[in-house]
Amino acid sequence: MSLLSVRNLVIDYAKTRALDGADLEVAQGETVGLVGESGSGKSTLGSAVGRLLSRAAQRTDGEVVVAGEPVFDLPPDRLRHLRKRHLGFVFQDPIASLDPTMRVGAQLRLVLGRGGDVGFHLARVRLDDPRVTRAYPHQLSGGMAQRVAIAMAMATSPELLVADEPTAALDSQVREEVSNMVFSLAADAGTSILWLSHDLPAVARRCDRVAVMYGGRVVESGPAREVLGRPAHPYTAALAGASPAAAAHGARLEPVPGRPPVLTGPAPGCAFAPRCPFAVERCEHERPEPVKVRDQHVLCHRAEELAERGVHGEPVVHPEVTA
Ligand SMILES: Nc1ncnc2c1ncn2[C@@H]1O[C@H](COP(=O)(O)OP(=O)(O)OP(=O)(O)O)[C@@H](O)[C@H]1O
Ligand code: NI
Repeated sequence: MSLLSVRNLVIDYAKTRALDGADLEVAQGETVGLVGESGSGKSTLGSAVGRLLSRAAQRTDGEVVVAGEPVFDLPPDRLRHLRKRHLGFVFQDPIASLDPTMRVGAQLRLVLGRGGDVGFHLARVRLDDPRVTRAYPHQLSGGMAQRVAIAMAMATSPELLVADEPTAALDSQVREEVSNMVFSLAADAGTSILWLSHDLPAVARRCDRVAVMYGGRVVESGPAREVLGRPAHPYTAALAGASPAAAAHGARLEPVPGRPPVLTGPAPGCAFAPRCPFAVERCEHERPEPVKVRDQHVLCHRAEELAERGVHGEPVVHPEVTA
């Protein structure tokens, strides 16, 4: 059974439809990268896991189940318990996620309870200087503040950590260090990770699986290396082609032409159709249902056909032929 199950989730912010029937599964102990262009719905999906959406958001349809609990139908005490014991969150801006009026040590103590060892948890994120314990959040660098936020999120060894671009605001050297820290703490605790990111090469390197979002839906998911190395959805192919790592390996740097949609209601067909080089008439007015291509789940009417000839149009060489 999945630790996290998101099924046909539809979230509206007044007139904007942020999620348009998103499906996502995260298994126990698994690390899943959630990628997609800005506005594709990553943060909305990540926040929905803990029902941490802004007040403007409304769940129009679908459900989120964490460890068997239907998140949107829980009474307040059960929801609090779920957030406190089973879930951890880290966000892009660590200073904003900490309480500006409380010293770091006091905040961590609040999470840990009476018996908790503040020093131990700070040492785990390599903040062993006692001055850090006494500091207020604004006295810390961005990297240090993010490590405090990580220590707090991981202090209860949650089953699932949702990380919404926690390294995006840090400089590149600190970024690597902080990412390493999150993945190794989670591996030690058996914590699953849902890692929201724009950084495809980093996701390919670190995550077991990847889910690609477009227009408020997960349009492709599966083993990270396979999805990004041999995409089955034309959007994934375009995105992977546009990533610098692909360029470094000799592929053409191909940004996706056109703009992503801003939906105001259900997309009548495939939201990617207007930008898709493979779109046929059906794609405009019929919503794609998930199909399985190899180990990948794909929302594309032509996925099976394209799998035969390759999304880029070149013939696919079958492994048994090359072996
Ligand atoms: N609080 C809000 N009020 C109104 N609209 C919102 C709100 N939050 C998000 N949206 C809209 O919902 C859609 C999905 O946004 P979301 O932040 O989930 O995307 P994202 O993939 O996380 O983007 P980014 O990569 O820029 O963080 C966008 O059209 C966005 O403008
Ligand atoms: Ni976001």
